[in-house]
Amino acid sequence: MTLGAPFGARLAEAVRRRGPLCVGVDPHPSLLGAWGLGEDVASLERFALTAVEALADQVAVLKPQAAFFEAYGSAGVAVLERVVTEARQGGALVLLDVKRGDIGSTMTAYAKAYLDEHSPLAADAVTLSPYLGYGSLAPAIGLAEQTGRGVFVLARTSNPEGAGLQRAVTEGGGVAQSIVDAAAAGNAGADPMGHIGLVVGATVRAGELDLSRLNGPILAPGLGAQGATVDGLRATFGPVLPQVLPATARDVLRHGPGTAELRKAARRVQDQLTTLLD
Ligand SMILES: O=c1ccn([C@@H]2O[C@H](COP(=O)(O)O)[C@@H](O)[C@H]2O)c(=O)[nH]1
Repeated sequence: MTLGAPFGARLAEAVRRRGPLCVGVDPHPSLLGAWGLGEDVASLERFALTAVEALADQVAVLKPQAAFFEAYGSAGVAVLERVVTEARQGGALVLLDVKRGDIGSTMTAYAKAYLDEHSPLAADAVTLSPYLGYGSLAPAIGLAEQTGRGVFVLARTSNPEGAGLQRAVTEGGGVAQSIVDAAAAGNAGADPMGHIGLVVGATVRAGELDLSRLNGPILAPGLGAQGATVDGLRATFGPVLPQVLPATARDVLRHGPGTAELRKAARRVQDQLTTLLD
Protein backbone atom coordinates (compact mmCIF):
# COMPACT_ATOMS: atom_id res chain seq x y z
CA MET A 1 0.00 0.00 0.00
CA THR A 2 1.47 3.35 -1.00
CA LEU A 3 0.82 6.10 1.46
CA GLY A 4 1.73 9.23 -0.48
CA ALA A 5 2.51 12.06 1.93
CA PRO A 6 4.93 11.68 4.86
CA PHE A 7 3.47 10.62 8.21
CA GLY A 8 3.86 14.06 9.84
CA ALA A 9 1.75 15.61 7.10
CA ARG A 10 -0.84 12.79 7.18
CA LEU A 11 -1.22 13.05 10.94
CA ALA A 12 -1.48 16.84 10.84
CA GLU A 13 -4.25 16.55 8.22
CA ALA A 14 -6.15 13.89 10.18
CA VAL A 15 -6.01 16.03 13.32
CA ARG A 16 -7.11 19.11 11.38
CA ARG A 17 -10.16 17.24 10.06
CA ARG A 18 -11.14 15.22 13.15
CA GLY A 19 -9.44 16.81 16.14
CA PRO A 20 -6.55 15.46 18.16
CA LEU A 21 -7.83 12.27 19.74
CA CYS A 22 -6.34 8.78 19.73
CA VAL A 23 -8.57 6.02 21.07
CA GLY A 24 -7.01 2.74 22.16
CA VAL A 25 -8.53 -0.53 20.98
CA ASP A 26 -7.73 -2.50 24.13
CA PRO A 27 -9.78 -5.67 24.59
CA HIS A 28 -9.15 -5.97 28.33
CA PRO A 29 -10.70 -9.11 29.83
CA SER A 30 -12.66 -6.84 32.21
CA LEU A 31 -14.12 -4.87 29.29
CA LEU A 32 -15.01 -8.06 27.41
CA GLY A 33 -16.95 -9.09 30.51
CA ALA A 34 -18.62 -5.69 30.83
CA TRP A 35 -19.76 -5.97 27.19
CA GLY A 36 -21.29 -9.38 27.93
CA LEU A 37 -18.58 -11.20 25.99
CA GLY A 38 -16.38 -14.13 26.92
CA GLU A 39 -12.60 -14.52 26.86
CA ASP A 40 -12.28 -16.27 23.52
CA VAL A 41 -11.22 -15.33 20.00
CA ALA A 42 -14.77 -14.77 18.71
CA SER A 43 -15.40 -12.33 21.57
CA LEU A 44 -12.06 -10.60 20.97
CA GLU A 45 -13.02 -10.14 17.33
CA ARG A 46 -16.53 -8.88 18.16
CA PHE A 47 -15.15 -6.37 20.67
CA ALA A 48 -12.34 -5.01 18.53
CA LEU A 49 -14.32 -4.79 15.28
CA THR A 50 -17.23 -3.10 17.08
CA ALA A 51 -14.84 -0.46 18.38
CA VAL A 52 -13.43 -0.02 14.86
CA GLU A 53 -16.89 0.20 13.30
CA ALA A 54 -17.93 2.82 15.85
CA LEU A 55 -14.84 5.00 15.77
CA ALA A 56 -12.80 4.62 12.57
CA ASP A 57 -14.71 7.34 10.73
CA GLN A 58 -14.75 9.70 13.70
CA VAL A 59 -11.37 9.87 15.43
CA ALA A 60 -8.01 10.78 13.93
CA VAL A 61 -6.11 7.79 15.28
CA LEU A 62 -6.99 4.32 16.56
CA LYS A 63 -4.36 2.55 18.63
CA PRO A 64 -4.79 -1.22 18.94
CA GLN A 65 -2.81 -2.58 21.88
CA ALA A 66 -1.09 -5.66 20.40
CA ALA A 67 -0.69 -7.42 23.76
CA PHE A 68 -4.42 -8.02 24.13
CA PHE A 69 -4.48 -9.76 20.72
CA GLU A 70 -1.23 -11.70 21.11
CA ALA A 71 -2.65 -13.17 24.32
CA TYR A 72 -4.86 -15.34 22.05
CA GLY A 73 -1.97 -16.66 19.94
CA SER A 74 -2.01 -16.76 16.15
CA ALA A 75 -5.82 -16.47 16.01
CA GLY A 76 -5.58 -13.26 18.05
CA VAL A 77 -2.90 -11.89 15.72
CA ALA A 78 -5.20 -12.67 12.76
CA VAL A 79 -7.87 -10.54 14.47
CA LEU A 80 -5.31 -7.76 14.93
CA GLU A 81 -4.56 -7.87 11.19
CA ARG A 82 -8.27 -7.36 10.47
CA VAL A 83 -8.44 -4.53 12.98
CA VAL A 84 -5.52 -2.73 11.32
CA THR A 85 -6.99 -3.20 7.84
CA GLU A 86 -10.57 -2.24 8.72
CA ALA A 87 -9.58 0.74 10.84
CA ARG A 88 -7.50 2.12 7.98
CA GLN A 89 -10.30 1.42 5.49
CA GLY A 90 -12.66 3.27 7.85
CA GLY A 91 -10.49 6.37 7.57
CA ALA A 92 -8.51 6.38 10.83
CA LEU A 93 -4.75 6.36 11.04
CA VAL A 94 -3.61 3.25 12.89
CA LEU A 95 -0.93 3.45 15.54
CA LEU A 96 -0.01 -0.08 16.52
CA ASP A 97 1.02 -0.13 20.17
CA VAL A 98 3.72 -2.81 20.26
CA LYS A 99 6.51 -1.00 22.15
CA ARG A 100 9.25 -2.86 20.33
CA GLY A 101 12.95 -2.32 20.98
CA ASP A 102 15.94 -4.61 20.36
CA ILE A 103 19.46 -4.72 18.96
CA GLY A 104 19.64 -3.13 15.55
CA SER A 105 19.73 -6.36 13.50
CA THR A 106 16.55 -7.59 15.19
CA MET A 107 14.96 -4.16 14.89
CA THR A 108 15.23 -4.61 11.13
CA ALA A 109 12.84 -7.56 11.41
CA TYR A 110 10.44 -5.66 13.69
CA ALA A 111 10.51 -2.78 11.23
CA LYS A 112 9.61 -5.17 8.42
CA ALA A 113 6.73 -6.60 10.46
CA TYR A 114 5.01 -3.28 11.16
CA LEU A 115 6.32 -0.70 8.71
CA ASP A 116 6.93 -2.52 5.42
CA GLU A 117 4.10 -1.93 3.01
CA HIS A 118 3.84 -5.65 2.18
CA SER A 119 3.42 -6.82 5.78
CA PRO A 120 -0.07 -7.95 6.87
CA LEU A 121 0.44 -5.96 10.09
CA ALA A 122 1.68 -2.75 8.46
CA ALA A 123 0.20 0.19 10.34
CA ASP A 124 0.58 3.94 9.93
CA ALA A 125 2.86 4.09 12.96
CA VAL A 126 4.18 1.99 15.84
CA THR A 127 5.35 2.58 19.38
CA LEU A 128 9.02 1.81 20.08
CA SER A 129 11.02 1.44 23.28
CA PRO A 130 14.47 3.12 23.21
CA TYR A 131 15.92 1.44 26.27
CA LEU A 132 18.38 -0.67 24.24
CA GLY A 133 19.70 2.68 23.05
CA TYR A 134 17.98 5.20 20.82
CA GLY A 135 20.42 4.38 18.01
CA SER A 136 19.26 0.75 17.94
CA LEU A 137 15.89 1.98 16.63
CA ALA A 138 17.47 3.29 13.41
CA PRO A 139 16.14 0.49 11.15
CA ALA A 140 12.55 1.22 12.19
CA ILE A 141 12.93 4.99 12.09
CA GLY A 142 14.51 4.71 8.64
CA LEU A 143 11.93 2.31 7.16
CA ALA A 144 9.09 4.40 8.59
CA GLU A 145 10.44 7.45 6.83
CA GLN A 146 10.88 5.58 3.53
CA THR A 147 7.34 4.21 3.56
CA GLY A 148 5.50 7.33 4.76
CA ARG A 149 4.96 5.92 8.24
CA GLY A 150 5.77 7.09 11.75
CA VAL A 151 7.16 5.95 15.08
CA PHE A 152 6.36 7.02 18.64
CA VAL A 153 9.34 6.50 20.92
CA LEU A 154 8.76 6.10 24.66
CA ALA A 155 10.32 9.06 26.44
CA ARG A 156 8.39 9.56 29.67
CA THR A 157 5.65 7.00 30.07
CA SER A 158 2.37 7.49 31.92
CA ASN A 159 2.87 4.73 34.51
CA PRO A 160 4.27 5.58 37.96
CA GLU A 161 6.99 2.90 37.66
CA GLY A 162 8.57 4.71 34.70
CA ALA A 163 9.80 7.69 36.71
CA GLY A 164 12.80 6.06 38.42
CA LEU A 165 14.49 5.14 35.15
CA GLN A 166 13.23 7.88 32.87
CA ARG A 167 13.87 10.79 35.25
CA ALA A 168 17.39 9.59 36.07
CA VAL A 169 20.14 12.08 35.32
CA THR A 170 23.45 10.88 33.87
CA GLU A 171 26.62 12.74 32.83
CA GLY A 172 24.93 13.53 29.53
CA GLY A 173 21.75 14.94 31.15
CA GLY A 174 18.33 13.47 31.83
CA VAL A 175 17.54 10.05 30.34
CA ALA A 176 14.11 11.02 28.97
CA GLN A 177 15.44 14.38 27.75
CA SER A 178 18.15 12.55 25.78
CA ILE A 179 15.40 10.66 23.92
CA VAL A 180 13.57 13.93 23.25
CA ASP A 181 16.76 15.52 21.90
CA ALA A 182 17.56 12.55 19.64
CA ALA A 183 14.03 12.61 18.18
CA ALA A 184 14.27 16.39 17.69
CA ALA A 185 17.50 15.95 15.72
CA GLY A 186 15.78 13.39 13.47
CA ASN A 187 12.83 15.71 12.83
CA ALA A 188 14.86 18.85 12.14
CA GLY A 189 13.63 20.74 9.09
CA ALA A 190 10.50 18.62 8.50
CA ASP A 191 7.35 20.49 7.59
CA PRO A 192 4.71 20.53 9.07
CA MET A 193 6.43 18.08 11.44
CA GLY A 194 8.64 15.00 11.35
CA HIS A 195 7.73 11.33 11.51
CA ILE A 196 9.44 10.68 14.86
CA GLY A 197 6.91 11.10 17.62
CA LEU A 198 7.35 10.65 21.34
CA VAL A 199 5.25 9.12 24.09
CA VAL A 200 4.92 11.44 27.06
CA GLY A 201 2.17 10.49 29.48
CA ALA A 202 -0.64 12.95 30.16
CA THR A 203 -0.01 12.01 33.81
CA VAL A 204 3.53 13.43 33.79
CA ARG A 205 4.32 16.53 35.87
CA ALA A 206 4.49 19.85 34.03
CA GLY A 207 7.91 21.09 32.97
CA GLU A 208 9.86 17.82 33.29
CA LEU A 209 10.97 17.89 29.67
CA ASP A 210 11.93 20.54 27.16
CA LEU A 211 9.87 19.53 24.10
CA SER A 212 10.21 22.85 22.31
CA ARG A 213 12.56 21.60 19.56
CA LEU A 214 10.84 18.26 18.90
CA ASN A 215 9.03 19.26 15.70
CA GLY A 216 7.05 16.04 15.92
CA PRO A 217 3.89 14.59 17.46
CA ILE A 218 3.54 13.73 21.15
CA LEU A 219 1.30 10.80 22.08
CA ALA A 220 -0.10 11.48 25.56
CA PRO A 221 -1.74 8.38 27.03
CA GLY A 222 -3.29 8.40 30.48
CA LEU A 223 -6.52 10.34 30.05
CA GLY A 224 -9.39 8.90 32.04
CA ALA A 225 -8.59 5.53 33.59
CA GLN A 226 -5.06 6.58 34.62
CA GLY A 227 -6.26 9.82 36.16
CA ALA A 228 -5.17 12.52 33.71
CA THR A 229 -7.76 15.05 32.56
CA VAL A 230 -8.24 17.13 29.43
CA ASP A 231 -7.99 20.29 31.56
CA GLY A 232 -4.61 19.15 32.89
CA LEU A 233 -3.08 18.90 29.39
CA ARG A 234 -2.40 22.63 29.10
CA ALA A 235 -0.38 22.70 32.32
CA THR A 236 1.53 19.54 31.38
CA PHE A 237 2.39 20.48 27.80
CA GLY A 238 2.19 24.29 27.67
CA PRO A 239 3.36 25.71 24.34
CA VAL A 240 3.65 22.32 22.60
CA LEU A 241 -0.02 21.49 23.25
CA PRO A 242 -0.85 21.76 19.50
CA GLN A 243 1.54 18.83 18.85
CA VAL A 244 -0.10 16.63 21.48
CA LEU A 245 -2.23 13.63 20.54
CA PRO A 246 -4.09 12.76 23.75
CA ALA A 247 -4.95 9.07 24.09
CA THR A 248 -7.52 7.15 26.04
CA ALA A 249 -8.84 3.59 25.83
CA ARG A 250 -10.88 2.28 28.77
CA ASP A 251 -12.62 5.59 29.38
CA VAL A 252 -14.25 5.39 25.93
CA LEU A 253 -14.53 1.61 25.55
CA ARG A 254 -16.42 1.18 28.84
CA HIS A 255 -19.40 2.83 27.09
CA GLY A 256 -19.82 -0.13 24.70
CA PRO A 257 -21.02 -2.40 23.28
CA GLY A 258 -23.41 0.03 21.57
CA THR A 259 -21.72 1.83 18.66
CA ALA A 260 -23.80 4.98 19.23
CA GLU A 261 -22.66 5.12 22.87
CA LEU A 262 -19.03 4.57 21.90
CA ARG A 263 -19.23 7.37 19.34
CA LYS A 264 -20.87 9.66 21.86
CA ALA A 265 -18.21 8.96 24.49
CA ALA A 266 -15.41 9.71 22.02
CA ARG A 267 -17.25 12.84 20.81
CA ARG A 268 -17.43 14.14 24.39
CA VAL A 269 -13.64 13.95 24.72
CA GLN A 270 -13.16 15.40 21.23
CA ASP A 271 -15.39 18.37 22.15
CA GLN A 272 -13.49 18.96 25.38
CA LEU A 273 -10.22 18.93 23.43
CA THR A 274 -11.57 21.36 20.85
CA THR A 275 -12.61 23.75 23.62
CA LEU A 276 -9.18 23.39 25.24
CA LEU A 277 -7.39 24.26 22.01
CA ASP A 278 -9.64 27.21 21.03
O1 LIG B 1 3.18 5.54 28.56
C1 LIG B 1 2.31 4.80 28.09
C2 LIG B 1 2.42 4.16 26.87
C3 LIG B 1 1.38 3.42 26.41
N1 LIG B 1 0.25 3.25 27.12
C4 LIG B 1 -0.83 2.42 26.54
O2 LIG B 1 -1.98 3.25 26.31
C5 LIG B 1 -3.16 2.56 26.69
C6 LIG B 1 -3.81 3.30 27.85
O3 LIG B 1 -5.08 2.74 28.15
P1 LIG B 1 -6.12 3.42 29.18
O4 LIG B 1 -7.22 2.43 29.26
O5 LIG B 1 -6.54 4.72 28.59
O6 LIG B 1 -5.38 3.58 30.46
C7 LIG B 1 -2.75 1.13 27.03
O7 LIG B 1 -2.84 0.36 25.85
C8 LIG B 1 -1.30 1.28 27.43
O8 LIG B 1 -0.55 0.11 27.18
C9 LIG B 1 0.13 3.87 28.32
O9 LIG B 1 -0.88 3.76 29.02
N2 LIG B 1 1.16 4.62 28.78
